[in-house]
Amino acid sequence: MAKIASIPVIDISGEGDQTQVAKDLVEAAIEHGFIYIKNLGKDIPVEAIEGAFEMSKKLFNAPLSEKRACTIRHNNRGWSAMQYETLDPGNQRVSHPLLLLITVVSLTDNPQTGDLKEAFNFGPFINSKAQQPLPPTLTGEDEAAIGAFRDLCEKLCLKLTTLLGLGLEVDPPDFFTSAHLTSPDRPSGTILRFLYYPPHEQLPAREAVDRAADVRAGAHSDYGSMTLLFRLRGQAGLEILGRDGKSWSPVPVVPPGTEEDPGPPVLLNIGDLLAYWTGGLLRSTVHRVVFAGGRDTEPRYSIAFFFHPWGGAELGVVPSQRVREFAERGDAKAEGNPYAERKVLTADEHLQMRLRASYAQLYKDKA
Ligand SMILES: O=C(O)CCC(=O)C(=O)O
Ligand SMILES: [Fe+2]
Repeated sequence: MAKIASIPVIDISGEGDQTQVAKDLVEAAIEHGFIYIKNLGKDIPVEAIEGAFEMSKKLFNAPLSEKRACTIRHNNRGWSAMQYETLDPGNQRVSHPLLLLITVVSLTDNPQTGDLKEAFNFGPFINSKAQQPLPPTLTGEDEAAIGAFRDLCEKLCLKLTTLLGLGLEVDPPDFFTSAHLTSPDRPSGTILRFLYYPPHEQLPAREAVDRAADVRAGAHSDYGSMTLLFRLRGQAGLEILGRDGKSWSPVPVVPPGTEEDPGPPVLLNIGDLLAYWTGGLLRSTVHRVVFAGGRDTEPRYSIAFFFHPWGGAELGVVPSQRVREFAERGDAKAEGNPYAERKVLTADEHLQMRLRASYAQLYKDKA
């Protein structure tokens, strides 16, 4: 059996001087790229998380026609149907020989098995109103609750960017935080995403699953600065790739020492943009969601909050002694760390590049 991931648990709920917490957070971000944020209900009340999961179940249970009317667009908002997204296009197998044949003949479909999941992406809300179509099954009250949850996630991420800036001694220390402040003329790619992974038995025959070969979400790193991930007790499946680039380790929902907490810790992971900003010092760790065993007979729900800076933010290396020393040692370049050497992109350019790679159908007309 694979060894479970040894990811540190960090409590950010304390008052007063946060210097030590900030340093611990940075060390964890360097070493693992994944960190459990002990959730004592202070930054995000446990009821708000439970409420968000209720909204998610309601949304995915809505009639197909309602979800279809909200199909994801180039603005990355809306509903992504089963297999519409393929997070690891280079490796996800062709699902069925017949499908391959049809694909080759028609030359239109995406030949890979897409992720065996549905997703719904929420962009910004203005005065508790989503700026995108939502399934009518969701009431105005539901909509406001989702918007409020998104705000809580954003606030927690701003706190985390501030701690990372402090821990890395970036000059000025609020560099990351300021890059994430948005306004109507400084929009960002930030997305709140509900995810639904149907149980094995409910997959349509065409998507007949080979549990050993197919994944619920393909191997990927996240596109933004950082991601918050909310999961439900008993719903395993997330795995992270080790530094060897080969071994996968499961990431428990409830790590040792948090069993008695009011809710599971919030899982934080570093995304591509913080890796670029630090020349690969902070780790944007590859992860995936697999069929984990006996429990796959139940649906799995998770909620991700992908935090992005405003679109024009440049991803050049930040002024920080720690980052400079890391770059001068040259280890990252020597190891082929993809974040250590590249031309400077903006956050928007990077996002567009990643979306094109994951949504073959959506972008096929715009190749
Ligand atoms: O559902 C999960 O546990 C992880 C999802 C994920 O990695 C993603 O959507 O980027
Ligand atoms: Fe992810």
